[in-house]
Amino acid sequence: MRSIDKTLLEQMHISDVEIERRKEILRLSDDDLTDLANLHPLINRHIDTIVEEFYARQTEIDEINLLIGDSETLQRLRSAQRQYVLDIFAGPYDADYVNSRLRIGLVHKRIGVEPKLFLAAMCTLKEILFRILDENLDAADETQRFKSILDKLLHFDITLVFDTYIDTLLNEVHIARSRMEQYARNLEEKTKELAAYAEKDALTGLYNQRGMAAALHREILLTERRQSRLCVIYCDIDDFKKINDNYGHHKGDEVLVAVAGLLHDCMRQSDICCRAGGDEFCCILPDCDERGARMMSQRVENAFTSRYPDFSLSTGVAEFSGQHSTTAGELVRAADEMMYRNKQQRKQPSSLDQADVDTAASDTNSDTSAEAHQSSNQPD
Ligand SMILES: Nc1nc2c(ncn2[C@@H]2O[C@H](COP(=O)(O)OP(=O)(O)OP(=O)(O)O)[C@@H](O)[C@H]2O)c(=O)[nH]1
Repeated sequence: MRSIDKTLLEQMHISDVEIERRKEILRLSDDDLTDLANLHPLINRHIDTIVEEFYARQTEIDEINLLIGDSETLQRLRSAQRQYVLDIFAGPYDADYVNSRLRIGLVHKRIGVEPKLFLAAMCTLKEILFRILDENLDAADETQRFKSILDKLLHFDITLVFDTYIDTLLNEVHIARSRMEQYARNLEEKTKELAAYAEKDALTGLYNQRGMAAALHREILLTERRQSRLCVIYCDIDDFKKINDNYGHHKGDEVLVAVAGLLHDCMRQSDICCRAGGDEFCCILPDCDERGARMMSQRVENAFTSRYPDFSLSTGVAEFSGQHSTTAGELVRAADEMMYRNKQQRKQPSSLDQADVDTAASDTNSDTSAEAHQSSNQPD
């Protein structure tokens, strides 16, 4: 059940037993309260004076004036106060009475009446009521007894008002804490998301160089520990620049995304596919030897050519046996160099037009060895 559907009494768990207990600890007996209710006609006769004097004194306080704000509110407050004073001398002092006192606490908290102002107001009211009793009751000891009962009842009311005050404050703290916890959870999720983004390539969704370096480092350590084998396949689309130049950058992007898809389709689920940069891709194959990796790389080359019959893709493989230590950079470099040699073979004159041969030749002359091929897309 939502708290909005409960009475204040229910929200505050104040039962009839609790009400009686509160009277008992204040030593407020049923007889006392019955006697107090007998003063109702007297108070009723003086109610206008009481309310008038009460607000005359209240409005001498700047903070109170600021809270009241305007004459209509003052009028409403006068009539509420009138009812309250009459209730004090009416009884029965039961659940309804308590619920009204709790509501007063809630309203005071809502409009921002500080406890010190509320207590001062109760003091003022008590002084006025005591004076009325002094002026209208004859026997001094009887007057004293009524004052004592009234004093206890006002304390009874004050504790109820403060209970709602405190409960409302606790609820506010609870809500603020829940919001803060939710905010912290969102922040944590966002941080995780950002960390994941930082390792992913935006175009293909594969690991980027940073993700690749971290993943490969992890796999190298695992391979050393298990004394197993690990392979890296390096892939580079042949003459990718021409795809961009001839068909547009958009087509180039489409091919890159397609390569990511077919790498994903060709590899095992445990293999890790990465975009090393530009048109270069790298797959990390845990628990795989060179023979297996060569088969996989052939499968990738075939899949690419059957998807794009006019284009080709070169691959190179490097194996780490787990016997001696290596680094992510060394392993990727070895696979890249192997890929480069394969690409050079593929680019033999028979498969290229003469203009390309000339370009390739001049490129090769200036940088003839496969070892000299240094990709900038490699982890250290
Ligand atoms: N469409 C597209 N092109 C890119 C992207 N990143 C890099 N490139 C282009 O990829 C091309 C790579 O060219 P090169 O490094 O000469 O490679 P290549 O043309 O494949 O030549 P070889 O590797 O020798 O076969 C360059 O033209 C880059 O501008 C990208 O995200 N999208």
